[in-house]
Amino acid sequence: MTKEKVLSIRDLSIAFKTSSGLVNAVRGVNLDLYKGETLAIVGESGSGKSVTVKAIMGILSNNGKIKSGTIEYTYEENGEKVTKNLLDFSKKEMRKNINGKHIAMVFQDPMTSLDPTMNIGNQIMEGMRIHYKTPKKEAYAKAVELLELVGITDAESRMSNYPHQLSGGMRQRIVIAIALASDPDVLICDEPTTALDVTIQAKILELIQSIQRKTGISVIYITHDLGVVAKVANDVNVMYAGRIIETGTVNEVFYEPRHPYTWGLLLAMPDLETKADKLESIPGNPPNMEHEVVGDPFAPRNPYALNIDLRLEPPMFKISETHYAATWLLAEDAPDCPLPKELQERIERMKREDERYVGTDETYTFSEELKAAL
Ligand SMILES: Nc1ncnc2c1ncn2[C@@H]1O[C@H](COP(=O)(O)OP(=O)(O)OP(=O)(O)O)[C@@H](O)[C@H]1O
Repeated sequence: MTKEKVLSIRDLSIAFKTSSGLVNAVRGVNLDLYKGETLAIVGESGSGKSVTVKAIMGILSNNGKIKSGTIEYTYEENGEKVTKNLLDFSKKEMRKNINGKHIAMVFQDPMTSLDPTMNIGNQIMEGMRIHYKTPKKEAYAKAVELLELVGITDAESRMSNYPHQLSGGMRQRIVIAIALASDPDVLICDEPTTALDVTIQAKILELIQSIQRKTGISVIYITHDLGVVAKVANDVNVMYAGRIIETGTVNEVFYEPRHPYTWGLLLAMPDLETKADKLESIPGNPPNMEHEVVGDPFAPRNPYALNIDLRLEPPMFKISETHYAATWLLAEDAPDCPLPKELQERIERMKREDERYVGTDETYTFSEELKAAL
């Protein structure tokens, strides 16, 4: 079956003008999102994840400038399938025709995206009324349905609640319901789970996945936690210093990682046998993007760096049709560099754990509570 491409980003570069110079936040990013699939963008703080998706939404701050690239989006307009470069739209056109309606975003902190002065029902209905002029009665019924879809019990009585009357987990569900209200075909989740505790995180992820199965929506997940990605993504893109430095299917990135930065992220991920206090985050800090990049920006933190890394930034080396990584370790004449032993053991553990999932509900098992809610 051929996959249907929904979003295709090519050579996207974005810089910000600041009082101390130009910040090259995104450098030559390529991404493809397919219908019904989930694409993850993973990387430490400041790697350019949010700036990339803000460019998709047309909400870059005014000091931001697109230096190069295209963001082609394929969608239905007046019953016809069209492909347009979103970067050709003005901010106003994006707000009117694309944002919320076709591409919706769920932000990190539910409190900042909810209006404390408006009740939940009106907040969910607002998008339907603005984008589709849905009659009030119909919008109301759909809002109740959406509340049920996101697992809010007693949906009808919740419609008149205000955000402060709800728990953190419920607020996050409301934000998702608002995002889904206008039937978008792309949902962007910018670390939707960080403000929540681990059990709620798992539930929200289950929820988005189940909605995805029902609606065929495509999802972009932004996170610094590779663990989150394992359960939900089809494709994983690892970002560092404004560039995608490894991309592949979830199995390729988890079981055959080739970039030492991805190795570091995998080792920093808690698993059943690694106690959280024993986890090591990658030593050092990401580079200051105000400085011009010379060589591989990861080199100063990379114990496997080669001499060439100090001079030349590596290109993307092809590993398979779907798997690429930007590290000189993949060059033909590079010295052999096997996976660190600790990581190898961890990958073996992950594979064994994964086998236990075979035969269960696709990739993830639903909690009883969620099953009851759906
Ligand atoms: N308006 C702005 N002005 C100047 N620099 C900016 C602006 N917005 C973002 N940046 C810079 O762009 C780079 C990428 O930021 P971005 O927010 O995309 O990172 P991120 O990977 O999403 O991090 P986080 O996980 O913390 O959200 C950072 O160096 C950041 O300081």
